[in-house]
Amino acid sequence: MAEQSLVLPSIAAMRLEPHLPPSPSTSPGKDISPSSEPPFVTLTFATSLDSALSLGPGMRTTLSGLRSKAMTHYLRSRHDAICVGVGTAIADDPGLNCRLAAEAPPLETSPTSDTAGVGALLGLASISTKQSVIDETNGTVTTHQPRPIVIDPKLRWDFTSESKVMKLARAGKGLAPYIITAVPNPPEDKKELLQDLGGKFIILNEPQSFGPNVGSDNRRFDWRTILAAVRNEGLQSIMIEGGGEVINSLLSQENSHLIDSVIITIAPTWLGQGSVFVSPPRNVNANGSSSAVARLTNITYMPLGEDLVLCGNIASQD
Ligand SMILES: NC(=O)C1=CN([C@@H]2O[C@H](COP(=O)(O)OP(=O)(O)OC[C@H]3O[C@@H](n4cnc5c(N)ncnc54)[C@H](OP(=O)(O)O)[C@@H]3O)[C@@H](O)[C@H]2O)C=CC1
Ligand SMILES: Nc1nc(O)c(N)c(N[C@@H]2O[C@H](COP(=O)(O)O)[C@@H](O)[C@H]2O)n1
Repeated sequence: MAEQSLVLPSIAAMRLEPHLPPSPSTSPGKDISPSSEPPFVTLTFATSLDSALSLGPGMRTTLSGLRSKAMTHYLRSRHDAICVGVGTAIADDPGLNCRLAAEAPPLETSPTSDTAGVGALLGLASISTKQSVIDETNGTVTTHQPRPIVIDPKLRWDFTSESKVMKLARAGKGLAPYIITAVPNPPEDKKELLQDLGGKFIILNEPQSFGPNVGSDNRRFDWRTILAAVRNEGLQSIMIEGGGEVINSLLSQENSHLIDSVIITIAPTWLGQGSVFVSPPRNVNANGSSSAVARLTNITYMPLGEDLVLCGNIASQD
C-alpha cells in the first residue's frame, strides 16, 4: 500500500525561517572551511503532553503526525548536520536523512485545514501556498542532505551495512554518519564500512566531564568540544534531535546557552509513566533555592495537523 505523502505548507516554512540558521553550507559560494566559531545549534524533538519522547528507553515511538513530520524534514533540509545520542541510534535504527521532495507540486486551489489554520493564526487565510512534499513511496529526496552525527563514546552502536542510515547512504538518499567516540582504535571493519560510504569516526581525546547523573564509567564529552569537532568538519549548523539524555544535558544550566534555537513538536497524547522524559537537571542556586532551568522567549506557535509546533530561543538567565 502506498504511504501517504507528507505536506508542509510554505507559509509554515516561512514562519520557521526566523528560527533557522542561514542556508546550509552546500549552497554555492558558502564558506565551508573549519572555523573556531561554533555551529548554529537547533534543539528539536517531538514530545507528548507529559513531556515524553518515547514509551521507554530502546523504544521507537511515533509522536509526530504527517504534517509535523514534514516540518522536521524541512528542518533536516536546512541544517548541515543532524545529531543523536547512541541510545537513539540503537533504539530507532534511524535514517537521519531528508525526505522532502525536490520539486513542489502545483499550487493548491483551496487551502488544507492546516494551511487555513496557520493562515488564520497569521490573518493570512486567503494566501494560496506552495507545498513541500515528502514522498516516502518513491523516496524522492531534496538535493541537500544533513550529515548524521552519532555520539557514541564507547562504540555501543553495532551498525552494519543493513542499518537504515547506511542503506540510505548507499542508495544516494542520505549521508553516512560521523560517529563521535572516545575509543582510540575503532574496529577496522566498522571503519571500512563507514569510509566506503563517506562516513568516519571522530575520536575525541579531550578530557571528559562527569555530569550530575553520570557515573565514573560514563564520562561525558563537553558539549563545547562536540560542537567544535562538528564545526571543524566544515559543518556550520546542526539540529540535535535527541534522545532523552542528550536533550536533558543540553537544556541544563551549564549548556543551554549553546542552543541558538528550539523547535518542539507537541503531540496531543500522554505516554505515561516509564517513558523517556524531557526533564533537565534542576537549578539549585547558591542559597539553596530552586529556579526554572530554562525558559523560551521569542515564541512562535504553529498548528500543523493535530500537533502544535513551538519555536523559540533560550531566554538569557541574567
Ligand atoms: N520524540 C523524539 O523526538 C525523539 C525520541 N527519541 C527517543 O529517545 C530514546 C533514547 O533516549 P536515551 O535513551 O536518553 O538516549 P540518547 O539518544 O540520549 O543517548 C544517550 C547516550 O549517548 C551518549 N552521550 C550522550 N551525550 C553524551 C556526551 N555529552 N558525551 C558522551 N556521550 C554522550 C551516552 O552513551 P554511553 O551510555 O555509551 O556513554 C548516553 O548514554 C529512544 O526511545 C528514542 O526513540 C530520540 C530522539 C528524538
Ligand atoms: N520529529 C520526530 N517525531 C517523532 O515522532 C519521532 N519519533 C522522532 N524521532 C526522531 O527521528 C528519528 C527517526 O528518523 P527517520 O525517520 O528514521 O529518519 C529518530 O531517531 C529520532 O531522532 N522525531
